[in-house]
Amino acid sequence: MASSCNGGFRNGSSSAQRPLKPLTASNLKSTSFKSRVHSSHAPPPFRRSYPSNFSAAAADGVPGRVRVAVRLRPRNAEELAADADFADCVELQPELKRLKLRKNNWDADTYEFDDVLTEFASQKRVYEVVAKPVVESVLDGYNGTVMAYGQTGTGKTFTLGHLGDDDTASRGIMVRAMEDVLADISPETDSVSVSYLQLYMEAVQDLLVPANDNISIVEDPKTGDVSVPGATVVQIRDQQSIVELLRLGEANRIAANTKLNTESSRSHAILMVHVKRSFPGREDAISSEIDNASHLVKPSKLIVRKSKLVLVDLAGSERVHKSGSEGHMLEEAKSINLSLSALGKCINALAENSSHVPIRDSKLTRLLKDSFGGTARTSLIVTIGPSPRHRGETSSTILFGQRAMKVENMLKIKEEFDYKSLSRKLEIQVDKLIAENERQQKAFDNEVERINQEAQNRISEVERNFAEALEKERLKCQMEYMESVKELEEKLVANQRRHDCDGFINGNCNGKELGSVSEEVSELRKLLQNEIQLRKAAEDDLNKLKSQFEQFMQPGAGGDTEIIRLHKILEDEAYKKKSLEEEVAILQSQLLQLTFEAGQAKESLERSVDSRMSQARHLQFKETVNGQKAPIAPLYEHVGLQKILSLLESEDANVRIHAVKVVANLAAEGQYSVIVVMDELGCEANQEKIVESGGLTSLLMLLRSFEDETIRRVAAGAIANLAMNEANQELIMVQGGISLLSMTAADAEDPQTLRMVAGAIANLCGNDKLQMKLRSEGGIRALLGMERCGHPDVLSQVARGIANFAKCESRASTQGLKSGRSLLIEDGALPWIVQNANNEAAPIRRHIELALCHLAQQEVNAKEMISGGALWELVRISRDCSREDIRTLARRTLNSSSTFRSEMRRLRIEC
Ligand SMILES: Nc1ncnc2c1ncn2[C@@H]1O[C@H](COP(=O)(O)OP(=O)(O)OP(=O)(O)O)[C@@H](O)[C@H]1O
Repeated sequence: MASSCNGGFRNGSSSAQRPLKPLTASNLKSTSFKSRVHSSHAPPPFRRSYPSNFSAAAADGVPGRVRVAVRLRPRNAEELAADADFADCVELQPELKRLKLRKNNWDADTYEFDDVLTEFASQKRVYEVVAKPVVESVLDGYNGTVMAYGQTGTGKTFTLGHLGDDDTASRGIMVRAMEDVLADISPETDSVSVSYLQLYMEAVQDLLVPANDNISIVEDPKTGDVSVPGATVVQIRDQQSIVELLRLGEANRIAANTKLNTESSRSHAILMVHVKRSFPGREDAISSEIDNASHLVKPSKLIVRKSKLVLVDLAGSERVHKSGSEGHMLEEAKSINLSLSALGKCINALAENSSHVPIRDSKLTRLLKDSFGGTARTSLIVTIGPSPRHRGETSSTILFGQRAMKVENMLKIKEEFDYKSLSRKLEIQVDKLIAENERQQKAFDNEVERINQEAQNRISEVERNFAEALEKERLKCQMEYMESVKELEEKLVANQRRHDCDGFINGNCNGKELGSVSEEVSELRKLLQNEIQLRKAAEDDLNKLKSQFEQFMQPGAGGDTEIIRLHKILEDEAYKKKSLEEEVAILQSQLLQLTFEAGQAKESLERSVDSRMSQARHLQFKETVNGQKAPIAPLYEHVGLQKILSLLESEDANVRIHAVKVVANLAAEGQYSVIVVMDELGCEANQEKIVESGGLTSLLMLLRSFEDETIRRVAAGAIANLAMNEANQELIMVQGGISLLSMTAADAEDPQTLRMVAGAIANLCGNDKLQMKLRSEGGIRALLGMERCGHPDVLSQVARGIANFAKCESRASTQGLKSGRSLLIEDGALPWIVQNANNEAAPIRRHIELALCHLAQQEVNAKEMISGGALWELVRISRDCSREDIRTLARRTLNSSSTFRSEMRRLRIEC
C-alpha cells in the first residue's frame, strides 16, 4: 500500500529537499536528545519571536528523524538471584551513546543510539532526554509522539506511565509531560484536553469510559490526519485532574500476571493530549479583506495552532513459551506480537525507503501513522533488560530501535486563523460601535434640540423685553411731553392771570414775569422755526438728490436710441402731421380770436355783478388756470364744444395744451356760473355740457399723459373744478378717476399739479356717498402721500380733503350709518394730523383743526386720539384757536366725549 503524502509511515527520501527550519529544528537536527530547557524567566513558546518565514517553513515542513534512546532496566530481584554469576548481556557507553551487546565472552556488537540511558538514569533525566523536546515541539504547534517499545517487563510502563504516588521523583513521562504542558499554556487563550485509549486485541477502547469500546479510527481524506472521534475527550485544567485520569486509565487497562511481569500490560495504551493555542497573528498574515473590514477598530487577529502529543505505552513483546501464556493470554500475546510485528514491518519499509508501507496491516500502525513517516516529532525509547537469558529479545529490541532511527518524518505546524473567534470579536465590536453611535446621535439630537429651545426662549425673552421697554419709553415720553405742555400752559395761564390782575389793580404789569414767559414762548417759536427750516432744507436736499439720481439713472445710450426711434417714427408720420398742421393753425387762430372775444363779453357780464365774493372767486379761477382768461362761456357757441374736446386728443402737444386750458376755463367758469349767476343769467352750466360731451373722459385720459406736465396740471385743475359738482363727483369715480388721480399723486413732482390733484381728491372727500369707494381705491393714502411735496398749497388741499372726509364720517356716525373707527385713522392719517395741527400756515391749520373736531366727535376714535397726542391739540384748539366757531366746536366736542372727559380729569385739564 502506498504511503500518504500527508504524512504517516511514508517514504522519507524527500526530506532532504526541505531547506527551511523553524527554531526548533536545530534541536531536532541535533544528534542528542538534549532538551531545550527554558529558564523560569524565559517567555513561553508562543511569545517567542519567530523568524518571518516561520509559518511558511512550518507549513512546508522541516525534516525530523525519529529519535531513539535505549534504556536499561536495573536487574530485578529475580535476575539478581538467577543471573548472579553471569554478566549483563549489554554494556553501555553513555558518553559515546553506544551500546555493546555481547555475543559471547569475547565478542560484542556495538550500536549507536541518540541517547543511552543506563540503569541508573533517573525518571527526570529520561523525561528530559526523551520526551521534553517533543513536548516543547507540541507546545510550539507540532504533533509529537513518545513511544516505549521493548520486551515485556523491561520498564515501558515504568518509564511512561508511572504515577509516582509514593515518590514524585519516580513519576513517568506522562505525568511530567502534562506538568510541562499545563505550566506553559495560558488558560485565557489555550486549552488542553486528553483522550486515553487502549488497543486491545485489535479493538480501540476508551480507558476513561470502558463501556466505550471498539472505537473507529478515522482518517481525513484531505489531510490524512488520523483521529478517533468516538473517544472521550476531557478538558484538563490542573495537574491533579490528569493524575486522576491516568489512574482511572491505569485501572481500566488490561493487565495480567505473567512469568516475566506480575503486572504485564496486555494492551497498547495511548494517551492523546490535544493542545489548542491561540496567539496574535502577524500583520502580514492577515488578509487585506479583514483589514478593510476592521479599519475602524482592529481586533486582535488570532492564529490558532492545534497540536497533538501521543504517548504510547506498547504492550511488551514476548516469547510465548517464556511468558507462559496460554489460552486467552496466548491469544492476547499473539495479537500483541501481530501488531508489534506490523509496526516493525512499517518501520522497516520506511527505513529502507520502500515504496510500500503496510500501514493498514494493524490498527496500531493506523493509529501511529503520523508518528512514523508523518508530520510528528517522534521519540522512541526502547527498553531492555540486562539478563543474558533474554539476549535474543534484547537484540531484537535493539534492532527495532536501530531501524526506527532511520525513519525520517516531515514536521509541520498546523495553524489556522481563528476566523470564528475573529468574527465573534468583530460582531461584538460592531454591536458596541452601533450602540455607541446611536447613543452619541441621540445625545447630539438632544443637544441640538436643547440649544434650539434655549435660543428660541432667549429670542422670545429679548423680543418681549424690547417691546415692553419700547412701550414704557413711548408712554414715558408721551406723559412727559403732555406734562410739560400742561405745566407750560398752566404757567402761562397763571402768569397771564397775574398779569391781568396786576394790570387791572396797579395799572401796570409785572414786566419781569411777563417778559420771561414771552421770552420762553419766543424761544420755543424760534426753535420751532429753526426745526421747520432745517426740515425744509433737508427736504430740498432730498429732492435735489432725487432728481440727480433720476438723471443719473437715465441711460444715455438707451435714451439716445429711444430718441432716434421716436424721431424716425416722427419722420414717418411727418407727412400726415404736415397735412394736419394747416388745419390746426387755422383752429388755433380761431380759438385765440374767439377767446379774446369771449373775454370781452365776459368782462361786460362781470361788471354787472356787484359782489365781493364773486370777484374773489373769479380771481381764484383765474389763478387756477394759470393766468388763462376765465370768462370764455360763449366760446363753445362759436367753435362748438365737440370740436374743442376733440382737440384734447390732438397729436400736437401745443394744440392739446390750448384745448385743455380752454376746457379748464370752461369748467371753472361753469362752476362760477352755476354757483353765482346761473339763475340770474339763465345760462346752462358749461360743466354739464363738458361732461355730457365726453369732456371728463378726455380730461381723465390726459392725466395719463406723462409727456407734458402742463397738460397734466391743467387737466387735473379742470377735473378739480368739475369735482366741485356732486353729480360730476360720481361720474369721476365711475370712470376710474380716483385711480388716475392717485397714480398722478404718486408720481407727479410739480407742486402745482399736485395741488390740483389734491384739490380734486379733497372735493371727492366731501361726498358722503363716495366715502367707502374713495378709500378702497386708495384715495386717502394718495392724499396723505402728497404731503411729501411739502408745498403749503398742496398741504392745504390735503388738509381740506382730510377735513371733508372726517366731516362726512362724523355725519354718518351721528346718523347711525357708520360704526367703527375712522377710515382716516385706519389709513394712518392721525400722526400727520397731530403733527400739522398747529401748522403755521393758517389754511392748513384751520382744516386740520376742523378735521380733529370731526374725528373727536366719533367716540370710537377717542382712545386712539388720546394715545396719538390729539387730545392736547384739541385742548389747545378749544383754548387758542383764533376762530370762535372752531374753539366752541372743539370745546363742545371734548365735553361731549366721556373718554376725553375722563382723560382730562386724570390729567387735571380744564376745558
Ligand atoms: N528503571 C527501572 N528501575 C526500577 N525498576 C524498574 C525499572 N524499570 C522497570 N522496573 C520495574 O520492573 C517491573 C516491570 O516493569 P514494567 O511493568 O514497567 O514493564 P513493562 O515493560 O511495562 O512490562 P509489560 O510489557 O509486561 O507491561 C516493574 O516492577 C517496574 O517497577
